[in-house]
Amino acid sequence: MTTMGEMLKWAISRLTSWDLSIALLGLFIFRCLHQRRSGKGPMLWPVLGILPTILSNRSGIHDWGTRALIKTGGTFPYRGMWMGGAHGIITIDPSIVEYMLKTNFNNFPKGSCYKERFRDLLGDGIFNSDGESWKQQRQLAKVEMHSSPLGVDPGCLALDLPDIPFAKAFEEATELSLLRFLMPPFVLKPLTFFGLGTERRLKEAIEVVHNFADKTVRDRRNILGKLGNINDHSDLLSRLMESDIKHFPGNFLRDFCVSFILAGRDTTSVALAWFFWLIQKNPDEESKILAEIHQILGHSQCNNDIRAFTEEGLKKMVYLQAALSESLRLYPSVPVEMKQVQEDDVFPDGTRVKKGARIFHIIYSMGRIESIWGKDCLEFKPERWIKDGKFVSASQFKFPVFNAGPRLCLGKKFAYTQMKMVAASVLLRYSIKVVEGQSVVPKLTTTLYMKNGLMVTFKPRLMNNA
Ligand code: HEM
Repeated sequence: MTTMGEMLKWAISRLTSWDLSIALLGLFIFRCLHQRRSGKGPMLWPVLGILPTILSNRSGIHDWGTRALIKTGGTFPYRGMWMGGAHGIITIDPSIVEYMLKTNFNNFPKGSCYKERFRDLLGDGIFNSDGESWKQQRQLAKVEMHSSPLGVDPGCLALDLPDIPFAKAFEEATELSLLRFLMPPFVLKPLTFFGLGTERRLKEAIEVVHNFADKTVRDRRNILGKLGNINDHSDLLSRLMESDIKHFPGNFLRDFCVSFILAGRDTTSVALAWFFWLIQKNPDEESKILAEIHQILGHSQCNNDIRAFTEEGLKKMVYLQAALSESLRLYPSVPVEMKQVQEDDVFPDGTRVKKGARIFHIIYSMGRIESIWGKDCLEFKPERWIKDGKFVSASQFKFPVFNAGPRLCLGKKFAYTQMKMVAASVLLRYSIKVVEGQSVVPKLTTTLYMKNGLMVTFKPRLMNNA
């Protein structure tokens, strides 16, 4: 016999993210109706008016959002769900970004809202910490990452990653943690407490991720215990463990691993996917990149035996660096960032923000506005990054693709080296063709995955013709 409780539990466990989103939308409309009747707050009709637009733009929500932000002048306040208490501003204004990420950095931490939603997955890792804990982890990672003479291997955690169940679990865990932002606490808390619906799936995904990270730490610890050092591993985790194994409390190393996987794995692979797609759409740019690679390698070296490029050679690939930056401008691996206001504050444009407000800056949109990039902002033009034959980077605050200020991405240099190595190696050996008829659109999550992936064909090139 099935009890009412069991039936309810079963029904909730069948809920998908979309069901939840629709339920939340319903609550939002209900809240607007309620506010209208009581004569305060926003009217329902403007909200209803915008709904068909949002729904019809679901697949191109990033571009629709960009157009909306431009129309509002670049910064606008929002107020979230009933009882959720979310409020703040959404902005694409570089002066606000600079103020938050550098000028008044201490007043704009990641904040409790982010931490609560990501704590189950990230623990107290560098991505999910502020203040002293963040400072210490950053210092530690910085020392280890910059202590290698080559600067290519050491940023790598050298975790044996291509395990598909792990990759799927990791993607699902980040997506479902993000979904928590859409839920008001009175929906989220019971789901978490009883382990129902999306929260049940999140728990399962996190378990896979944590088991993987725990095993990695355990394996390294065993080697360290047996040999006294980890000679064969020049990766960051081994270096950390060798530096002071007793120093790290509780789940520190596991959280460290998970944060670094989040930081460095999909960001780079996603960036490369968009890069190859853009190159395919711009064959002239592909020819220029190839010409540069051939010129750097020289005729004699262009054969199948070339397995890796030297660090010197990679540094000389200015056009490739420009093309990767251009690709990241249009398709930033992290499309949106959020900060939470510590104390009431006023932005350089006069906008006032209250303690607890959440400020979103939309990196995706910032890469596509005329006021920063000019009339050709939607075109793929690597030349805009080159002056007198040299690569010239843009201001961190106009191009916060790697974040900016004291929390600038620690792996930026490493990521460029890695992306250049992969892109040059692949382009040199293969002509890539994107399979016709696919819909290539970004997914709505923390990392700018391609929603439907990217199908391509590889045709080997004749290597010795420069
Ligand atoms: C294309 C590749 C990459 C992009 C676009 C990128 C972008 C970013 C962004 C936007 C942040 C700020 C995130 C936040 O605070 O919420 C960040 C932080 C960070 N990134 Fe990267 N990243 C890339 C590759 C890497 C790689 C390869 C590594 C390590 C090997 C790495 C290590 C880190 C670390 C440790 C942080 C945290 C810094 C801190 O909070 O102090 N990143 N990155």
